[in-house]
Amino acid sequence: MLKKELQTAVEKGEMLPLMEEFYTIQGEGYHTGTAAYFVRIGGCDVGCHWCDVKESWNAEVHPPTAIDAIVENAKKYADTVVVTGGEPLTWDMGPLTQKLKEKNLRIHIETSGAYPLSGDWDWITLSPKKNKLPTQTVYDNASELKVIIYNKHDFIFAEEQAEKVNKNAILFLQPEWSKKEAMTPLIVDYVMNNPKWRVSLQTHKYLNIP
Ligand SMILES: C[S@@+](CC[C@H](N)C(=O)[O-])C[C@H]1O[C@@H](n2cnc3c(N)ncnc32)[C@H](O)[C@@H]1O
Ligand SMILES: Nc1nc2[nH]cc(C(=O)O)c2c(=O)[nH]1
Ligand code: SF4
Ligand SMILES: [Mg+2]
Repeated sequence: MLKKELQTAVEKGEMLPLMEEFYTIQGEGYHTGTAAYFVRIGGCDVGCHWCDVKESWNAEVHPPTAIDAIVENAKKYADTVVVTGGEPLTWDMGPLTQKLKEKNLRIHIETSGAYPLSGDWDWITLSPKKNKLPTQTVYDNASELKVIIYNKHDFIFAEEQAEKVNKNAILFLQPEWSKKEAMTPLIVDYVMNNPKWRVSLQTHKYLNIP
């Protein structure tokens, strides 16, 4: 395909800059411990300094991939697909989610919510970031809110975000990986004092799996 045709297909969400796909165990949040096929889409301009996949940020280095190819791979594995990134809502997720639904797959998204919601999802994990706050559509539709705790101020940010998200969203606090020794005990105390919150850990990192 010509460069311009590829660009148009990506703009329509018919091709996506694919960084990697892998079958693993969901490590975080409500669905921790369950098998899922992960699809990591490149491109993110949110710029979290502690991001654990900075290689995903530049969409240019991740080849535009036809969504049919992504769907064909995904359906060979579990019945659940987790779309992550990068920031997947950078792109139009409508066509990909429609094709995954046609194969009767359950579809989850991991998002910062920095862009308006596109696509039709069975589960939306919202992990809001201070540098680029979520759009209203994502607050309104999030299934869980997962706030990363890097320092003490992040507990205040977490409460502010809990005020904005819909009332059915399940609330999680997750330690930032490099600060986990200092922050995990604070999270444990916080959850015991404020039991509307739950603890989420990056369990895949303890299990040494992707
Ligand atoms: C890499 S992001 C990709 C999806 C989307 N851009 C987002 O931030 O939600 C996937 C999840 O990992 C979390 N995460 C990224 N780096 C982390 C770190 N160093 N420690 C803990 N969680 C981290 C994010 O907050 C998000 O919940
Ligand atoms: N096992 C595993 N679980 C995850 N949950 C969210 C992840 C992500 O990077 O979006 C992730 C990931 O990268 N691996
Ligand atoms: S929004 Fe997600 S992918 Fe983007 S920098 Fe932050 S953690 Fe990384
Ligand atoms: Mg990850």
